[in-house]
Amino acid sequence: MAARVGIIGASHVGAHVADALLRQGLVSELLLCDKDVALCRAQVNDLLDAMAFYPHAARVVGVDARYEELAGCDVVVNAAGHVAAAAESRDGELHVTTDEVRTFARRVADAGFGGVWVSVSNPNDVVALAIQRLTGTEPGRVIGSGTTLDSARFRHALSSATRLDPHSVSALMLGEHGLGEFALWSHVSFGSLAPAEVERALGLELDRDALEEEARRGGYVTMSGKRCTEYSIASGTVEVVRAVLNDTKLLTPVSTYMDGSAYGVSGIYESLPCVIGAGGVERVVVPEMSEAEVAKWHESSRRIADNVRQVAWLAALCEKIEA
Ligand SMILES: NC(=O)c1ccc[n+]([C@@H]2O[C@H](COP(=O)([O-])OP(=O)(O)OC[C@H]3O[C@@H](n4cnc5c(N)ncnc54)[C@H](O)[C@@H]3O)[C@@H](O)[C@H]2O)c1
Repeated sequence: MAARVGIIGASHVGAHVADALLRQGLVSELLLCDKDVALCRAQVNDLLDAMAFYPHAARVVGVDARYEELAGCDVVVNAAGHVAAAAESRDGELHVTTDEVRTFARRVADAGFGGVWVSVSNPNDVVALAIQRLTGTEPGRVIGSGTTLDSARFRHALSSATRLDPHSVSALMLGEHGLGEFALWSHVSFGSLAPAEVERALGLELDRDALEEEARRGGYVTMSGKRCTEYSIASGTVEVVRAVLNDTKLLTPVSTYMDGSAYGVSGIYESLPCVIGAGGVERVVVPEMSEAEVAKWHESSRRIADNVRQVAWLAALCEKIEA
């Protein structure tokens, strides 16, 4: 195990990703990068103080804003942003996070980075697209964390409603990582059983619209109390990073480049179930959606495309967008 991971943005999300990677013993070297040099150094020191409690000792280095030093990493996680601007909506960070990406993406790529980007910053689909367009990286090697987390939130909502272990709930949120996301109710199952069977057995009726909304708004519930989200997103991100480092072929929804095969959408990033391995997104699985779900998918795609068009320099770098 000699995995090197770089993290850009060492605040709530970046630091929790770092901690989760070390706690799971997934890395031998971790490079933390933040333009707030004092914060970067403080996070490095705190993690090194914790090293005796992690399963393996790892090298943790602060590289401040020397982005070129990330070139030798297997994975670079982008958690750079300004979360306060996303308090009302993830779109609040649209110009901030895309501008920040311009300060480092090419520098990392030009220094020879040949690994996989996992981008967490919001609006997630737009930022992942920006990294891909700026660096010219093969699209599968730029992954947006997308609706991995929202799907976990949906499982949380379904688990609370049924009192079943979230591990027995299989449920996906797809589309935009934002208010356009939607629940793929046609594919929800509980231990391989259909919702109707579980409703009958447990003597309850699931309020489908309310549960979908709970998953969609879950992030804002957390944000309203602590002004950030960190444990859940770090857990979801590390699941994706682990799939890349260990080539696990994890099937989970992430934001990936649309090439027209998903109901005609192309030229943007959006979340669908993907197989993730050493090559990043190695396969996209387009689910058979109901008519209503396809309509939500297109609505979601239009929202992402509208955001992309608001960032003029990014729109100019894009191929034709069909949404
Ligand atoms: N995808 C998701 O599900 C999800 C969940 C939670 C947070 N987020 C997003 O992740 C990002 C980080 O969240 P946070 O709570 O840690 O935010 P934060 O505002 O607390 O921290 C962002 C950090 O990024 C640093 N930064 C900004 N631009 C930089 C640059 N060019 N180079 C180096 N460092 C830079 C800042 O100095 C700051 O320390 C935000 O965009 C947030 O919206 C996404």
